[in-house]
Amino acid sequence: MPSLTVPHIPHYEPAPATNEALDYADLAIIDLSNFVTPEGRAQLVLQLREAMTSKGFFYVVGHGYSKEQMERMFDIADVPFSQVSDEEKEKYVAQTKQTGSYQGYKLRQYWHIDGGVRDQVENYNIHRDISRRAHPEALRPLLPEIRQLAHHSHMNVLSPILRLMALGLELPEDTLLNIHRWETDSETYSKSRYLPRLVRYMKYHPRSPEEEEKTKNVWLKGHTDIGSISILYSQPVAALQILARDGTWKWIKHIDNAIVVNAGDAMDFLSGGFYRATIHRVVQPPPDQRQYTRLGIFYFCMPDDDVKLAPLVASPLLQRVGIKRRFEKDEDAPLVAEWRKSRTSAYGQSVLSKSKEKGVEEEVIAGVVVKHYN
Ligand SMILES: O=C(O)CCC(=O)C(=O)O
Ligand SMILES: [Fe+2]
Repeated sequence: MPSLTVPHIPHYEPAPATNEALDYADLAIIDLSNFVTPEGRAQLVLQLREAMTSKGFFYVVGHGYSKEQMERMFDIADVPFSQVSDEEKEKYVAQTKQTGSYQGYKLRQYWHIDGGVRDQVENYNIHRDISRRAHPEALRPLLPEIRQLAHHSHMNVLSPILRLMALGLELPEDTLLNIHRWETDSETYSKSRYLPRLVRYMKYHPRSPEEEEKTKNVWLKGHTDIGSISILYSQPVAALQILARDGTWKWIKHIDNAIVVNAGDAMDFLSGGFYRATIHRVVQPPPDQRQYTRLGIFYFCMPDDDVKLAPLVASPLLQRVGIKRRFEKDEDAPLVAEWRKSRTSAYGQSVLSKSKEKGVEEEVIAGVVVKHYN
């Protein structure tokens, strides 16, 4: 870091933990500090493979950030929402529908949830190359620290996970890493080439009783993430649920300084359905946390734009267990760029049609049926 003193910003006081007895998902805790030894790594490969094929979500600890660093990251995460005027926010709204890019703000009420009710969630998305776009004034002095968060997420969380997942498929360790580059060979080249990785700050605001009733307490409908790996810094307000294999929704429990990780559609496609994209949703928090805002920090990753989303057929493991193809012929599989643009611009905008499955709505994007679960 260039300077030893960091800019002063207001402290974001997180909500206290909930005392409600919720039906929590029992997820594996992957301790990345064990990654450094060969024995530790071999153990993690098996642990992660089991976690990914059973629950599809897991926790990461031992990633190298201290409690104080995490607190500072959450203070920074609140700045685009609490320290920027509505007028200035408007200037930095993402042109998602037009360009398929999320960069900038998604303001409240942009997505349709249900029964005419729109969302109460603000997002601010920053490309991992923070210099790609201008940012609101209050964020500018914080950009070195935001870049550091992206770099930490990429190098200390995403990279070891991708190594473990490739090993889990019995492929060379760097197979997945090579298609998730932090930088291309030269930074000049990468400027003209989009590497789809985003830091997202997300702030959910409490809703009115009418909004809760009309949407049956759903804040963000059940979905799978579109990318390969989603990294979510754990925060105390319970609201995230995953759809267990037995068809019930289980809550994600907060663990201090942990990271919650899951695979999305791109990983599902690449791994021939072996690392499944698990359906999850966000609902109204339990009564003792309802009056609080819910602030999230994410690092959303996709493979590089020129990667074809066809199964990694060289995997001996996939050859043994069988490959589930989402596209009939591998040559018909979309490139990441096509998949990303069509999924991103459509999200929350289209009128969905009812699926044959109960409680499911669907739409067709880039040749794939995309489902939305209520
Ligand atoms: O807010 C959360 O905990 C999850 C949000 C989410 O699933 C998403 O943004 O894709
Ligand atoms: Fe998600």
